[in-house]
Amino acid sequence: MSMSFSSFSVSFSESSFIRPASLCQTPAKVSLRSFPDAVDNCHSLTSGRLVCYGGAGNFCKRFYGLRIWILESLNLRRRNRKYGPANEFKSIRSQEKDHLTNHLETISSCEGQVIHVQNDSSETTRTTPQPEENSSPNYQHDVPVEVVTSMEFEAVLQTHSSSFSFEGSKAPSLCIAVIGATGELARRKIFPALFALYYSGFLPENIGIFGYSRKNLTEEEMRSILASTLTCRIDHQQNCGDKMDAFLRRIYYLNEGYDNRYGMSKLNARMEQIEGDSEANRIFYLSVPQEALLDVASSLASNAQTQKGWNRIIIEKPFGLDALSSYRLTQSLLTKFKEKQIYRIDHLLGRNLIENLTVLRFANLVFLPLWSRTYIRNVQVILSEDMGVQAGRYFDGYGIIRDIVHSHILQTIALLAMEPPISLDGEDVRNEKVKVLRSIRKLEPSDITLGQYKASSGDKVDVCLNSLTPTYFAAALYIDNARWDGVPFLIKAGLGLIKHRVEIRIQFHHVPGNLYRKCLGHNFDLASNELILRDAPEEAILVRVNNKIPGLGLQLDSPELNLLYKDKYKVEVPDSYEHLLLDVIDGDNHLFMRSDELAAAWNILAPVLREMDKKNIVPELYELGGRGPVGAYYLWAKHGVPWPED
Ligand SMILES: NC(=O)C1=CN([C@@H]2O[C@H](COP(=O)(O)OP(=O)(O)OC[C@H]3O[C@@H](n4cnc5c(N)ncnc54)[C@H](OP(=O)(O)O)[C@@H]3O)[C@@H](O)[C@H]2O)C=CC1
Ligand SMILES: O=C1O[C@H](COP(=O)(O)O)[C@@H](O)[C@H](O)[C@H]1O
Repeated sequence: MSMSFSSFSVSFSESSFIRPASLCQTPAKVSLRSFPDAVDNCHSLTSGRLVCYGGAGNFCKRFYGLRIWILESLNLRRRNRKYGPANEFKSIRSQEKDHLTNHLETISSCEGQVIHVQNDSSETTRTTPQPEENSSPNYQHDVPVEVVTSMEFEAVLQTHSSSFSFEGSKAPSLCIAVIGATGELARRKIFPALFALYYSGFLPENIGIFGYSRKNLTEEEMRSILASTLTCRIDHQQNCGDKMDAFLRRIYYLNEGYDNRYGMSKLNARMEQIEGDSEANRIFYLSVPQEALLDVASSLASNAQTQKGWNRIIIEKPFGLDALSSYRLTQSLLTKFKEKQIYRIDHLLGRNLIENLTVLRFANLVFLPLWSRTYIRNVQVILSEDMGVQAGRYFDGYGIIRDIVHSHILQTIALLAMEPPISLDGEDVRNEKVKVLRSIRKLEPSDITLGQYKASSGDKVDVCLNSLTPTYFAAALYIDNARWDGVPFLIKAGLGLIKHRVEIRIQFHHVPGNLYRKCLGHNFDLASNELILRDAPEEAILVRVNNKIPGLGLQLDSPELNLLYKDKYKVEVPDSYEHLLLDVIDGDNHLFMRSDELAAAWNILAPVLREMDKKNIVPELYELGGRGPVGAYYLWAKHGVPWPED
């Protein structure tokens, strides 16, 4: 079969296609060149859909944000004196970052050697494939990443901190294109998040927001569809209607049929009209089905990137379906874009809890020295959705491992377990995360439990759900490095369970030779200290401590010290899409997986996915609204961990 860069998806039956499961048994590195295009580029979903890629058809307002914040503070003081309100400032902050990186280009030094660090404008077009990237046999080590170090940053601050201003120059325009604008995700999450950012002044006044898809709608029709999805948050009530109207007026719609190349040229022309002669930056949010991703990415790379500023693309999970398909997808993207242009979004990583995890670790002396196998007995990462959640069409083909475990859970573990990064810079953080991911032992099928929910009658409750799609996954992971040797990291991710609970539990060892052992009652196990970082049902930080019960005698219990966010902070927490979109605008990529992180995460899950495909493993059924498969309780017990109460 001859292949072009475009991609396609077809339904197929088991009998008419060979499932490519056997491919997964070969390490990606070795097998890449040995399979015919069709097999290389296609992958079956548990839904029976064949997806073919390529040839087949705030640590302080976030890590990087800190740097920008310092610059902002320096400039803000000057600008306020000169130009007035801070609002004006917000719209140009990403350009300031670009000025910073421009400066870095010329002054970076490394052990006395002058090196060239590419600036952000190098995020612009690269339409010609780079041979060295294409020929790399093991891209985990060869991904081109431009790193700006903290030393360099400090040098810049000292030398150039007074020179980033826009006196006399026009602020750059920003165009954001949502490709797949009529889709569920775009309507439900992306446009509302963009509006919330617009409301708060995080988008420049001259923003251009473009919806793009194949549906034949007029601009007015698109605006009225979006108008029905926009709401103002409780703290965004003032002038809400006016702001909404103004926002909707900044929305443009293009539908260019099935020829994305032509469509992207049209998009480019429309963007140029909005941008005028100012500097221009562009974000392309690819909210399209996975099988359309490469065609859209390729078309826009060649036809819609600006030469007058940076271009960034956001792609949605899942990022491939296993190590091999993900490798192929990444390689194709890297022939069109530089690594630093690509933002792989997983909105669950935009939660406050995730950002706070590293703040707690690195900004508190009470935790910092305890963060290792010496004091920590086990870690539990729990994401359970209750009965309100239906897997639905999107989830169907992917299942919980590809949807939630591969990115969200493994990224959470990486942030929790990484060594302190040398700075708050996105690349420094990613460098540490990838080390953790590469140190995690490959998961063995004996260390996992798979489940799928069912109605109490045993009937199917979700018509979209294939019988092999797991909606529940529990596992015990080990990180084979000096800090974490022997500490079990237990994962529990499931849908349709009794309780909505998203939390990280860090359980400490018993106090050696505890003098009060006898006063702690029967369950000595439950009396070890525990740190609980909770996102749902209510955001909170809890620390379980042993404490004397008031009264005569000496009896202890283990209550929780409780920082309940809703009591302490009277603010509405922004949606995670808002957080992450702002990160993309800022160029802060620490919460977005780099290609080498992506590959390392797939490697951990590869043996399990392979086994599931090869043996068509049927997940253990559990009752909708129940506690999940009993297998998970055995797994916890096997690794010596008491199960937290549901
Ligand atoms: N929905 C969700 O909750 C989540 C979704 N995702 C990911 O987000 C992406 C979008 O999901 P979702 O919104 O649910 O999908 P939908 O199927 O609802 O929407 C897809 C959108 O893409 C457009 N589209 C389809 N094919 C093409 C093409 N070849 N060229 C241009 N546009 C195209 C469609 O419009 P038209 O047919 O008119 O072209 C539609 O606007 C997917 O990659 C999914 O994996 C990730 C996490 C959660
Ligand atoms: O990405 C996903 O997230 C949702 C949960 O997100 P929320 O913002 O609605 O809490 C999850 O239900 C879905 O399966 C998954 O794809």
